[in-house]
Amino acid sequence: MSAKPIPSKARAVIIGGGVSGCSVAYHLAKLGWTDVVLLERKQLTSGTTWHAAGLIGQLRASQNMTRLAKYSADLYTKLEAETGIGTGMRQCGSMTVALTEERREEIYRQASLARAFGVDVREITVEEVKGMYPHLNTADVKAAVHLPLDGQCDPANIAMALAKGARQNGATILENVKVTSVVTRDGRVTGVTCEQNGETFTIETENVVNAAGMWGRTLADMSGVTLPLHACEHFYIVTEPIPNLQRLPVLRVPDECTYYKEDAGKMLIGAFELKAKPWGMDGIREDFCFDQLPEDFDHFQPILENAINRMPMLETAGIHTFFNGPESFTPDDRYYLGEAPELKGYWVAAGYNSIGIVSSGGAGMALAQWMNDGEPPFDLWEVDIRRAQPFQKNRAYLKDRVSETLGLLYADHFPYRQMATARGVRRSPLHEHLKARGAVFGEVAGWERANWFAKEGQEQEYRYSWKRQNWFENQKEEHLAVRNGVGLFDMTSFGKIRVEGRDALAFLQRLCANQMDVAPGKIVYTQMLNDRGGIESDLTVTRLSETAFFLVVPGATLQRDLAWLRKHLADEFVVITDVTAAESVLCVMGPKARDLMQKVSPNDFSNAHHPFATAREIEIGMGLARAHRVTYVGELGWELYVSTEQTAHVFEALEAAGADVGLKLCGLHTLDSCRIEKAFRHFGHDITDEDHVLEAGLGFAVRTKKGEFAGRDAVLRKQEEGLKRRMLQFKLADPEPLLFHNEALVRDGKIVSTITSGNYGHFLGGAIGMGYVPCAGESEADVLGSSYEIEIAGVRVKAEASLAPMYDPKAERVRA
Ligand SMILES: NCCCC(=O)O
Repeated sequence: MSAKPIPSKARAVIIGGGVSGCSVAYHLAKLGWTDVVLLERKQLTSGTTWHAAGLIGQLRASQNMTRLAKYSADLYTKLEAETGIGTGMRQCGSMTVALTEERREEIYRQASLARAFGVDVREITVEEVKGMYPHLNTADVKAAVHLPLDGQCDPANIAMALAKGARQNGATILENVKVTSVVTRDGRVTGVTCEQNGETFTIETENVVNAAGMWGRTLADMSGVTLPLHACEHFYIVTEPIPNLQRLPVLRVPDECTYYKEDAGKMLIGAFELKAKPWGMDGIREDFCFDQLPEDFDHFQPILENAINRMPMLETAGIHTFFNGPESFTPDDRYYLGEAPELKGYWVAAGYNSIGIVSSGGAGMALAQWMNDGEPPFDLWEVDIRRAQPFQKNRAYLKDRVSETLGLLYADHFPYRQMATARGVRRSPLHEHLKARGAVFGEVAGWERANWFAKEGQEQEYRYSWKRQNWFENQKEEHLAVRNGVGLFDMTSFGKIRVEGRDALAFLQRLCANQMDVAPGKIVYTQMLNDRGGIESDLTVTRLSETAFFLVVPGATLQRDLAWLRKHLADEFVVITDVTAAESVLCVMGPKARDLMQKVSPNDFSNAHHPFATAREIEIGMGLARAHRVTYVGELGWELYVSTEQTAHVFEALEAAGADVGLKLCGLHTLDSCRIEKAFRHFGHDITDEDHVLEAGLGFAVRTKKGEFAGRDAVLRKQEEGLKRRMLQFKLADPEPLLFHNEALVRDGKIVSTITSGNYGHFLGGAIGMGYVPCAGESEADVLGSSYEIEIAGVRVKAEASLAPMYDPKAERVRA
């Protein structure tokens, strides 16, 4: 293959010949991109793919990740017939056992989720476990689930079959060709330079795909692209053949960090230990090819001891292979897909966190469609490269973080679980103030944010559980303070963007669905839509002057929102600036917010002088702020935008004055519970690029009469066709169970979807959530006339449903 000439031009150049690159090549070729070139520095599969375990577990954390995994399983089943290469694909099923009560809750919740996603699953008894896995010590097994359609495969052959399928459809696959640079001009990819046998070549192309696995970060860095991933050592052993070993399903014992795979009469036992060993900090050897890393028996021994206890026959089985090989891990344990925000035409498919085989089939399909159509085939935000923060490519950060993320694959996935490593990189100027007042922090996009406040004498840390956690009562007090008095939130992590210039208004009118031509000082809640009417961004826009607008977006979506704005900038006089670091945000929320503001400021906060949805510059303490009268908790309140150097002063002024009105410091958990009571949507949970703005119930923020804007046609079409699904708010009848999100939503006895957001409504008195209900051709009365239940860990709980917010449906409190 390597003797083939290197083409001078291609529609896409894929860098990396592992299963990821081969899958992208296969799917692009299938879409008719016949002049695709894949370049592999050594031999196909020689990085990570060749030593992957090849487990095909179809249930993933979300509907669309499951959709991609199911696609992979289907594809791998068919590949052999298409290409003649045996893929070793075997539908042996899989079983997960729980050794603790917490894990039982987790796997039963997962089983409910699997049912909602259409994955075949069954909770099985310990006797059934024993029946399927006679060698297993089940003495301490508390519960188990079985997924009969899961499987296993031969990873290297899957990659080879994909490569052959790609070639059959016109792609060129070249080995022993090393990419030396990606050529760019005016912010877009124009080519690739590479070396073969000491000679340099250039391939002209407008699309590059970084599928370089553990080389991906360094390769991306060469082009100024952020791709935060790092290799870790992954260990497994393979036994000698075990006489009379029957065919077995894949087994996962997450409480012992292990998986078991039977293959050709031997057992493979792999580990996702809690503290992993990052590898390759100083780069990867130039001649690395099918390399293994040195054994570390001391590291693996505790795993092996547990495995022998779990499966006593291993004691005498004899170890044939002690394997250690590098795999790529990312800071949040999710892979990367999509176009890098820094460079047009630079695509990525990398960072698979040890689930590369099951993911790559679907991910390759999704990326190929994304490249072909200019938009993803469905919501892929959780793996979108635009979620990566520029600082995350820092190697010290990555090294610390990936030592944790490897183990997270099998760790307890408790709700609200926070990362324990690599913390504190982005902090509000109030961080130490809040910490001293009991704040317990969580992390989003690198930002430390106060999630809840411990009381004097209470431990200032999380105790995780599937039931009420140790902060439940703290949240209740904060929540009720916001409803009945006044609370203060530090929301400095908001992303802040200035859009300025002669054409700023026209630009935003074109991108936003609401009316942007408002008087200076007005604040508008709006969405940016794609051509399908799906929500690309959810934001508020404040008009600061004739030519300057101030956009506020969630901290987690800032890079995505900046990328969306920049991508749609035509030949216009507009400057887009990320000003997140310039201002802190203090939110004063609750019926007594006006009393508090009046104590710290001489300005007039009455409705007449400062009505809802307006911004005013105010004096506060001895400083200045811009007070935005908006709310994400459904109360009277102001978001105070304060320059960073005055933040501590303003906080101290508010705190001192707040003593008289019972001001309470509140955390993000309370922000969330209050906003769900008010049925305010959250991007990434309730609204995504796949959710039509009208079906999401946000038609009130769309102005079709203002003229053309992105997504307008899709809105008009939907108005004519009618809604196919609607977002409803739910409250459990029983005040005891909890909702987090992803619970199965049951309508008239049938699972129809999942809960998109959940929390506890401390004012309403029960767990609350939101979710979409299919409703094509139905009236509101039909939708509300149904009976609803929510399935939590296999148990169905009655739920009240509402189209209007259950809390303050007429928004009287907001405008009080
Ligand atoms: N590479 C191992 C995959 C582990 C799992 O699917 O559970």
